[in-house]
Amino acid sequence: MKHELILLAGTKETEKALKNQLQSVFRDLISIKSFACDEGISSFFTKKLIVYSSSLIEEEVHDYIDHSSCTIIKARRTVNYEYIDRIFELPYGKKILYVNDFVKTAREAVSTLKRLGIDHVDYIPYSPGEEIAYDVDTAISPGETALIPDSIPVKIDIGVRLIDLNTITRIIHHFKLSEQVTYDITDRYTKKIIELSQRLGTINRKANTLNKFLNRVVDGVNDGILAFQEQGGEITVFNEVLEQMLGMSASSAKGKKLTRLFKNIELTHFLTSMEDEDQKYFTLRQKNVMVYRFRMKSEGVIVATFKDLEETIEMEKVRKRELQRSGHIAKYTFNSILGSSPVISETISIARKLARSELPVLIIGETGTGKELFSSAMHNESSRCTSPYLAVNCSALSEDLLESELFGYVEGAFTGALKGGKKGLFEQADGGTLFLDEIGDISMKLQTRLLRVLEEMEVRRIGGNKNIPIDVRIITATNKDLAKLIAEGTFREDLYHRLKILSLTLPSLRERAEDIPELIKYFLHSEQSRITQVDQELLSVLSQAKWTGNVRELKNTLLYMMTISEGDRLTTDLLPKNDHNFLKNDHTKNIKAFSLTQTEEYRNILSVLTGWYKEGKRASREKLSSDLKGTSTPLTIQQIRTRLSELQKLGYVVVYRGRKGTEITEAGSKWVKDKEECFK
Ligand SMILES: Nc1ncnc2c1ncn2[C@@H]1O[C@H](COP(=O)(O)OP(=O)(O)OP(=O)(O)O)[C@@H](O)[C@H]1O
Repeated sequence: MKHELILLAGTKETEKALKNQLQSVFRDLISIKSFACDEGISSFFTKKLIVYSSSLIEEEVHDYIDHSSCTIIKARRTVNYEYIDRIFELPYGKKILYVNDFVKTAREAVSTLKRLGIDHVDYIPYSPGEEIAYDVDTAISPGETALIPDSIPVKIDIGVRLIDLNTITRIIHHFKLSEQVTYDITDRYTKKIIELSQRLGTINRKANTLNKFLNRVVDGVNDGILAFQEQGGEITVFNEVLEQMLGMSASSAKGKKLTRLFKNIELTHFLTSMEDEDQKYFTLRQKNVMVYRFRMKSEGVIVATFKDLEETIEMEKVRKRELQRSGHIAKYTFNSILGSSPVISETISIARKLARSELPVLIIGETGTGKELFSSAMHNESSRCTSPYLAVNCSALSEDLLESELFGYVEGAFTGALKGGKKGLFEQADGGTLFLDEIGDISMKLQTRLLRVLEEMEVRRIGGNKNIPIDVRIITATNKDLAKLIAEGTFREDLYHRLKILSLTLPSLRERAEDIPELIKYFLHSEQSRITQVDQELLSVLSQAKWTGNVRELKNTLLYMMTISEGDRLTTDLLPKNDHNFLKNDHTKNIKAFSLTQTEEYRNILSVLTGWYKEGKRASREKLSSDLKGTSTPLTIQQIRTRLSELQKLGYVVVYRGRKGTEITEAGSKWVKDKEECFK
C-alpha cells in the first residue's frame, strides 16, 4: 500500500510550494495531502506522519491531531535554490532587508543563508511593525513580498523556503524506504542542486561572452578608457588606446592598484581626488591629452576617458569640411567687418560680448548695414562655431514655403511633399545657430509657431504628431520698426520681447562717414581694380551722401564707377547720373531743413557744449546726456552719438576720438546764437 504524508503549512503559498517540492522528490512513493492554516483544517488526523512546515504552526494545528497515534516531523527549511541567483545578483556589501511574517523566522532564514555562504550582502531581518533603523532601498522575502514596507522601492521575491535534505531523510527513515529508493531520492535532490549550478554556469558563460563583447567595444573606442574601484583603486577597465597613450599593457594593468601603476603623481591625484574640476589637460608621452573623469556612485567605480587633442582637432577639421560641403557654414568673422569709427568699433565690441551668450539676439539696422555679416560673425565667435549655421530671408518666401522650410514636414503632409518627409531649418541647425532675416515680414501664423518654438525649444513637423527637441540659438534681424508694427497690430509683442532679449543696433553709413575711405580701399582691393587714386572731391561727395542702401549701396556705386572708368583714378564725373544721392547741394539742403524737434535737440546740445566750452572743457556723451536730462530734449547716449555725428557733418562740433569729448566750433556757436534769437 502506498505511504501517506500529511503536510501542514501556515499559508496557502507555503503549502503549495512545499507540496510541489515533496511530490517532485517522492513522486509516487508517498502520497501527499496538504492543508494551510489560513484556509482552515477540516480533518482530524490519526495514525499519520504529519510534517509541519515550521514549528511556528504547532499551536494552531494542535487540536486537529491525535498526538498518541501520529508521528510529527517539524521541517527544517532552507533557501529556495530555484531563485538563489536573485540573491547573487545583489551588489557586494549592500544592506538588504530580509522580510518575513515573524522576525524569528527572518533571523533563522538569515542565519541559514550565512551558513550556506551566501553572505556577500548585509542582511537586516525584519517583520512588519518593526522600525527600519537603516537607509535601505532593497528588500528580499521568501514569497511574502506583500509584507515589504511601501517605502522600499526594490522588492525581490526569493521564493518560499524549501524543506531541507535532513527533513527529507527523516521522512525516508520513517517509511523505512529501501536503500535503492533512498539513493534515488537523494540523487533527485542533488540533481536539482546540479541543475541550479548548471544554470548559474550558463549565466556565467553569458556574462563572460557579454564581457568579452564589451571589452571589444571599449577597445574599439577612439579614446583611452580607464575604470577603477573607488575603494582600493583596483583597475577593472584599461583599453587598447590607453595602452598606447600610457605605454603599458592592459593585461599587466588590470587588477593592479592605480597608485602602484601610475608614476605620474599629478594624474593619479586628479583621478583619485574628486574635489577639483572633472576635466584636466595632461601631456602624456609627448601627446596632449584631455582627461575627463566621472564617478559611478552606486557601483563605487571611477571612470576616466583620455582624449588625444591632436586627433580631436583633426576631427573638428573633418566636421568643418562636412559643414562647408553642406553649405551650413557662417562665412564671416569679426575680421570681415570693416570700419574703425568709434560707432562701429563700439558696435563690434558689444556684438562680441553678445556672441558669447546663448540668448536670442535681435539685430536692428537699415538695409545694407551688415546685419547678416554681424550674425555670421557672432556665430563664429560663439561656442557653437563648429556646428551648423543656417540663414533664411523671411521676406523672400511665401508663408507656406517659409513654414515648411522652417519646420519641415512628414511624408504625405501635403501634395508634393517629399517621400520620407523633410527636416526643417530648425532641425538642420541643431546644435548651431539659425539666422532669420527680415523677421518683421513673417505672418501672424508663423509668429505664433515661432513663439512656441522659442518657449518649448521643440519643433513639430507639418502633418506630424511628434515634438522634436532642438538646441538652436536664434538670431533675428529687421530693418523695420517693430514697435510700430506692434502698435499697428501686425507683430506679436510677446514674440518681440522673446527675440530682443539681447539687441544690437547697427549704425547707418551716414553715422560713420569717416569709414568710407577704408571701405573704398578694401573694395577696390578685393575687386583687384586697376584704380590707384580716388579724388579728394569725390571722397567729400561720398562722405556727405545719404546712403539709404548703406554699405551695399556704396559697394554697388564703386562697382559702377570701376566699370565705366577708363583710367586709374576715380573722380566725381564717374558718379551715376541722376542718383539722388549725389545731386549737388542736395545734401546740404536736406540736412539744413531740420524738423522742429531736431532744431530743439541741436540747440540744447550746442547750448550745453557752449557752457562747457566757456569753462575751457569738452563734454563727453555721458556728461551731455546727464546735462540734457532737465531740458525739453532728454537724450540717451546712443541718441547723442547720432546727433553729434550729424552736427559734426554740419561743421558745428568736433568729436574727438575715444574719451576726449566733443567741442563746439565757431559755426556751431553762431548757429546756436541765431536760434536763441529766434526762440526769444
Ligand atoms: N562693416 C562692414 N564691413 C564690410 N562689409 C560690409 C559691412 N557692412 C556691410 N557690408 C557688406 O555690405 C553688404 C550688405 O551686408 P548684409 O547683407 O550683411 O546687410 P544686411 O543689413 O543684412 O542687409 P539687408 O537688410 O538688405 O538684408 C554685404 O556685401 C556685406 O559684406
